[in-house]
Amino acid sequence: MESPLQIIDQNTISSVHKLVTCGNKVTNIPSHYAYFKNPSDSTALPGDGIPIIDYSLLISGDHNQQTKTVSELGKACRDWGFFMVKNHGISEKLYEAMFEKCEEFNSMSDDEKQEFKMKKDVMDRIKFGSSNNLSSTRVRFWRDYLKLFIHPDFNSPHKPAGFSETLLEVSRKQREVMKNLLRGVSKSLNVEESYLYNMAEMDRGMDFFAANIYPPCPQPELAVGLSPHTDFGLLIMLASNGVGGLQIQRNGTWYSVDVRPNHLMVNLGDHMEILTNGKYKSAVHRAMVNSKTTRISAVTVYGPEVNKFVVPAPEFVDDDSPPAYRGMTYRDYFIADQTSTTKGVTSLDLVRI
Ligand SMILES: O=C(O)CCC(=O)C(=O)O
Ligand SMILES: [Fe+2]
Repeated sequence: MESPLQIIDQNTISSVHKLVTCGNKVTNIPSHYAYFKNPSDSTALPGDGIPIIDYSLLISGDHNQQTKTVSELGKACRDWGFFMVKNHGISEKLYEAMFEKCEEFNSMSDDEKQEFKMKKDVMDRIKFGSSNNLSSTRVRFWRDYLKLFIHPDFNSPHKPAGFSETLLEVSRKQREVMKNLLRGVSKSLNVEESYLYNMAEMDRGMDFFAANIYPPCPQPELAVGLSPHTDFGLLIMLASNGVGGLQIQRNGTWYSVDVRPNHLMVNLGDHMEILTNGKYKSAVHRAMVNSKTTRISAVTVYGPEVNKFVVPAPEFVDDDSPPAYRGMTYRDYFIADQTSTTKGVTSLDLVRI
């Protein structure tokens, strides 16, 4: 029998949340959410070899421990463009509070969320929406999102109560972790520890936050939360509500990222690849969905100051390694990434020489 959903006008569905809570039990996903033609394309190998960095050792006064951790960090950047971070000092309780607030936001009615929908363009400071799929497949993502610019100016919805305060606390703490990770990454590249942070003018850097909400999906092997992509920015930090779904690609093979209590997930972004002239690569990743539990990921993209014209840094350019990317301002790159209708897996194709 045809699912009741298939007879709902697809254009009236403004969020995946609304689709799954509309009163009819959904057993088949509407065809415009069917991403995988072959369900085995959604499988991945276990990610137990994914590197884990001990943040407490990275910032410790013990020189040997620190040097060893920097070298592990460098290896993770070279081999995976992705790593997990433990002992980062941000409490699990704070993350729990943040995910609770994200749930509360998500359960508000579409009418209540209406005021947060995109008004003008992708530079809107606060944007709530769904299915932002710009790839040529046009298949929709099984995901709703709330996207916010949180640095240098902090923007956040004024409801639900406490959302803003909780996010501000998380963002301040994570920014400190980001700075120390960038110091470590700089050292691993044999440049001065503040090199990347200063080069990208990150004191006034654009921190871009996204809460991705993936409701339970009746046919998870056919739908995708987010199709394979790389992220703009230098470092991307991700926390999840304890539900798995992130997969990382390495040498053409997909690996599932295990959920580990209070570990942050970090991937390198396109601007790390551009600045290092390809020495470190931006990691291709995707988000899978499941049939049981709502998954929420809280992602912060740390990028340069918006007007920064980003080119490969002189330290990574020489006769053997000529510039591999042309320059573009961070703002133009961000806008192209968020609006291009012809985007493939990565926006780096826009600037690759
Ligand atoms: O939800 C995830 O695990 C991935 C999210 C992501 O890749 C993104 O927001 O760019
Ligand atoms: Fe991403």
